[in-house]
Amino acid sequence: MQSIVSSHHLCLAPPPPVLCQRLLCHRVPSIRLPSRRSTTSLRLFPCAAVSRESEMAAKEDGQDPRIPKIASSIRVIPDFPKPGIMFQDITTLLLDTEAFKDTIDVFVERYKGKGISVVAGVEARGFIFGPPIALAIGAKFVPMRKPKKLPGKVISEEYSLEYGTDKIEMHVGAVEPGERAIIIDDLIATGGTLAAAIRLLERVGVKIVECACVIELPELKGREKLGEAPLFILVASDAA
Ligand SMILES: O=P(O)(O)OC[C@H]1O[C@H](OP(=O)(O)OP(=O)(O)O)[C@H](O)[C@@H]1O
Ligand SMILES: Nc1ncnc2[nH]cnc12
Repeated sequence: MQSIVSSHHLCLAPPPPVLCQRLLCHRVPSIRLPSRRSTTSLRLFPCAAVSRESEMAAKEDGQDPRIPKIASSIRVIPDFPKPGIMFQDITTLLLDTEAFKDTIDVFVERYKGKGISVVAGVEARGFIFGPPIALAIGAKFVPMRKPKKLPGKVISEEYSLEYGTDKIEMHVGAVEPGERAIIIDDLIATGGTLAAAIRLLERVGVKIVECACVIELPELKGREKLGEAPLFILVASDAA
């Protein structure tokens, strides 16, 4: 059984059999959610359901009860891809059909009917969450790709990562000036990737309505790099 550790002591269940990270849920920062942590990247955990009590606690706090389940479906792999990095692995979320659907639904409910014509997804993991959201809200999906992947004429922006540097590119003509976009990725760490995506779209006159990620690592203060673009996240993790 998973446990939720709440500052309101709404639910204190026995600790799970694996080490836990602390996850802080969006909109109710006082609730801390443990998630899975593994010492090997080869072992895939099945996604356990959150306990009934945990779901009730989330409801009493006015929080979307889907969020704790989404949080608990994310695995953390220490020291990947290099020592010191606590890697937030969303592949376990993808194995959990309910958590995956709920993740997409939460975003769709937020953005449907908001006049958004562009969903920009950042390679690679933004390509998992972006397309179903784009289809559901009736927007086009624009891939923001790693260098030398797009065959047409591109514009590009460089950025730095929590573990290295990189560049993203977008096809010229994929978007029109005046269009309204959301930018989707799985995670914001230092914010360098999303900041580069914002710069790319703004260079061609697109309005960034919001950036949306499943996970934020708040300790890395990535949202401070986003300028005036708002950030919407489902889960905040202090395992940076
Ligand atoms: O906020 P930042 O510090 O910029 O980091 C966040 C980015 O890092 C990860 O992608 P990564 O560059 O590892 O590429 P991948 O999805 O291709 O593995 C993640 O999916 C985000 O895109
Ligand atoms: N800690 C982390 N986990 C997963 N993806 C990341 N991208 C940058 N930092 C990351």
